[in-house]
Amino acid sequence: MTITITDTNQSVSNPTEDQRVVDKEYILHVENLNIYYGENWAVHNVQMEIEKNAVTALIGPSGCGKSTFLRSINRMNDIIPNARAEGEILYDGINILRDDIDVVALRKEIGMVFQKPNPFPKSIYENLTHALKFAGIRNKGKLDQIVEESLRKAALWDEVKDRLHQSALALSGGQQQRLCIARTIALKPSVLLLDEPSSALDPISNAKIEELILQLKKDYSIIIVTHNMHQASRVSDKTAFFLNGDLVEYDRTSKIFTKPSEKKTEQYISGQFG
Ligand SMILES: Nc1ncnc2c1ncn2[C@@H]1O[C@H](COP(=O)(O)OP(=O)(O)OP(=O)(O)O)[C@@H](O)[C@H]1O
Repeated sequence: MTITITDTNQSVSNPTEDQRVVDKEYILHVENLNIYYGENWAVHNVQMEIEKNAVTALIGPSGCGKSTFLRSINRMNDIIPNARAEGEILYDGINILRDDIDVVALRKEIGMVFQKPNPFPKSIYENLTHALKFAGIRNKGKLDQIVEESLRKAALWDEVKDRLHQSALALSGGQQQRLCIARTIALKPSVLLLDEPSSALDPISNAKIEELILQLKKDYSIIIVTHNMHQASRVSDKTAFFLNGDLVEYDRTSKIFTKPSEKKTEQYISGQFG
């Protein structure tokens, strides 16, 4: 899959410029990223590299800019009228903040799952095939194969294989969220952005989502926003602590939770504020 750039027909897999950094270890390089909502400076000059096939957790108190940062990675802030991002987010060597990026193609490569499960009011099967058909895949055998593969990867196949043509809305909240993950996976992304994916779920569904995240990192690079410190420490390899729009500290999760370098990080993870 490629991100076609409208003016030049340039693709992310074969970039001709901005090829400063394409390496094996990192999937994204964020440089001097600033995000504004009108006059409100929500994310301040963030510099960060996101590892491939790892889970990166974004933590911090409410309003610190975690979701704003996450949404900028697949240009979801574009739909907010007064939002503006400056700086660079390099994916495969291309700055995805450029005006000429095809954001629809980008969002297939960098998929997003939201806090509240949001399946379409259609069958389980159609939830998975809707975007695929839109992308031109019509062959029933191929669609069936992608549906099964995606549901298996999302650890949902065994629970739904006998009711693929029933409404997705009849699934439990936890199953709906795994369906949303399967729907994103069906488009064969490289990066999964998860915005508090299990905060609306019961503890058992939460545990299943966490188990799933650990399995998925073999195939995807995952960035997760979470308010749950235990969740961040259980599922992530690296953790970024945001405060008032600043990236205060970014390190191995084990270090952040045992021996953070910054006083503010220590105060936050020990529950002294936020
Ligand atoms: N759609 C929006 N329009 C205007 N300002 C916004 C919008 N979304 C967020 N903001 C502002 O941007 C700043 C960062 O908000 P953001 O939602 O990114 O924080 P957060 O850390 O994800 O918070 P939470 O944990 O509560 O979801 C806040 O000042 C917030 O008011």
